[in-house]
Amino acid sequence: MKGRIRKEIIAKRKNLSKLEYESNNKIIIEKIYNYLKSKNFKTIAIYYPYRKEVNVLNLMELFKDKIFLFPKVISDEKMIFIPVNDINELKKGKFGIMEPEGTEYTEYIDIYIVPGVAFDLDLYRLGYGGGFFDRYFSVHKKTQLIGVGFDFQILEKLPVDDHDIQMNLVITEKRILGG
Ligand SMILES: Nc1nc2c(c(=O)[nH]1)N(C=O)[C@@H](CNc1ccc(C(=O)N[C@@H](CCC(=O)O)C(=O)O)cc1)CN2
Ligand SMILES: Nc1ncnc2c1ncn2[C@@H]1O[C@H](COP(=O)(O)OP(=O)(O)OP(=O)(O)O)[C@@H](O)[C@H]1O
Repeated sequence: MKGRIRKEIIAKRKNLSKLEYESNNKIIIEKIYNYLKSKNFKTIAIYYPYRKEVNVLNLMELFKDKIFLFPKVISDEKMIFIPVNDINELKKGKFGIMEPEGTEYTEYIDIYIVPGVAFDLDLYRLGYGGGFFDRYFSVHKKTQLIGVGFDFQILEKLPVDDHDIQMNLVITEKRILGG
């Protein structure tokens, strides 16, 4: 079931025109910015867009005084976060995703911007099936998790397993869930 949903949504996302992709990205970045600008935080985890995920890299320009962290997959089961000052520091890693080098950030991360293949109205998330985020948050404090996706990635109800994590907020170009 999860597999079929993954395939369908990834295929749909692939079909987004460049124009739609770019204009929706812009709207989503603006919404994230508006939500975060009045918040007090020091550290924020983002990601390098993969397979037409929402591109959130511009947040680094909008929040110059914050510490940005990017995920790195270090084994079949484990993902860590590493601070990044400049996206030019990233190198192609596992799955062809751009990743940082360096050592794990071990202090609290205030906000996580979480990519997903799909989200549902109860704020559950479906990823690529690696279980990396689920496993990561089974041992790290879930501070503030903000899922991001295009509006067609929101389904009414996803099949949920015990280990699946919920977001605090999900932001699309059309809606904010959980706000
Ligand atoms: N941008 C971004 N970075 C991220 C994640 C993410 O969802 N998005 N992750 C969130 O977890 C981790 C990577 N997780 C991934 C899990 C599975 C596949 C994946 O596509 N697997 C393919 C096989 C690809 C290959 O081997 O070349 C597959 O299952 O078909 C990719 C990333 C860490 N970095
Ligand atoms: N907390 C956990 N502890 C152990 N195994 C886990 C945990 N969370 C997920 N897994 C395993 O990881 C695999 C993938 O899980 P699932 O399909 O829910 O991933 P996903 O949320 O789509 O992926 P991702 O988090 O990488 O984006 C499953 O085999 C699942 O049993």
